[in-house]
Amino acid sequence: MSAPVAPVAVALDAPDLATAVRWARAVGPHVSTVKVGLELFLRHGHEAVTACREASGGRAVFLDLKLHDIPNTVAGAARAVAELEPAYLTVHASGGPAMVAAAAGALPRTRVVAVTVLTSLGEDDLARVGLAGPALDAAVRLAVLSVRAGARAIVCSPREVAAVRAAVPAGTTLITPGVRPAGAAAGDQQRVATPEQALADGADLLVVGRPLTGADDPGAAAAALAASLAP
Ligand SMILES: O=c1ccn([C@@H]2O[C@H](COP(=O)(O)O)[C@@H](O)[C@H]2O)c(=O)[nH]1
Repeated sequence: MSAPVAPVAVALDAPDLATAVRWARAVGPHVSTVKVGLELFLRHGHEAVTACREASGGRAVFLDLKLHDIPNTVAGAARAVAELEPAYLTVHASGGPAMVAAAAGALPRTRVVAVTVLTSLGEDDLARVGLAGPALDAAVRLAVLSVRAGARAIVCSPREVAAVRAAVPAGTTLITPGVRPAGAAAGDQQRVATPEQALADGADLLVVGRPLTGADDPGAAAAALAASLAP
């Protein structure tokens, strides 16, 4: 029987490409997706995507650039990464429906993912930046607006995923960072839950970074996570 592959995007937040490639090679057999974020992309550009995809054995690439600008600029940025054919590209939902629509229009072959409320923010932080109401309300509101504008996937915390699931059309991919296996350090994440809870509440894809990449053996850690989540 083949080893289970978990619905997990491993955040390859490495300071250099060699480390990211080593992680991608180790976790690739056990997860569906590898995530290239700002740190890696700003240092290594398009090569970060092609190298990590190849090292992972051709897994889906989640390009987490969290674009946030006027619609024309975001459309241009999306076109600039189109040749990489990422499975997912993130934009900030708070950029507004026109901005989300511009990204979706520019990248028809990619799932444009709207990031609702960063999982590192607690309720106090939200009040401080003037976002009224609980994170849950804001996440649902931003998710609905974004899907109407053309986003085919949503990032929210696992604490909000059940409410977002109930509010968006079937077929919308729900992605949750802020996932921490029991006992793992939360670090800078505030709105967290376990992988089991996130999946039970309706997440399609879990984003997990440091609990895997910070392990002595990221490959073994990813295999253990995949085994623990296998039906
Ligand atoms: O709300 C968000 C959106 C994106 N992220 C990204 O996910 C990973 C999480 O990494 P961990 O090491 O598991 O904390 C990271 O790349 C973030 O940029 C997020 O955490 N929250």
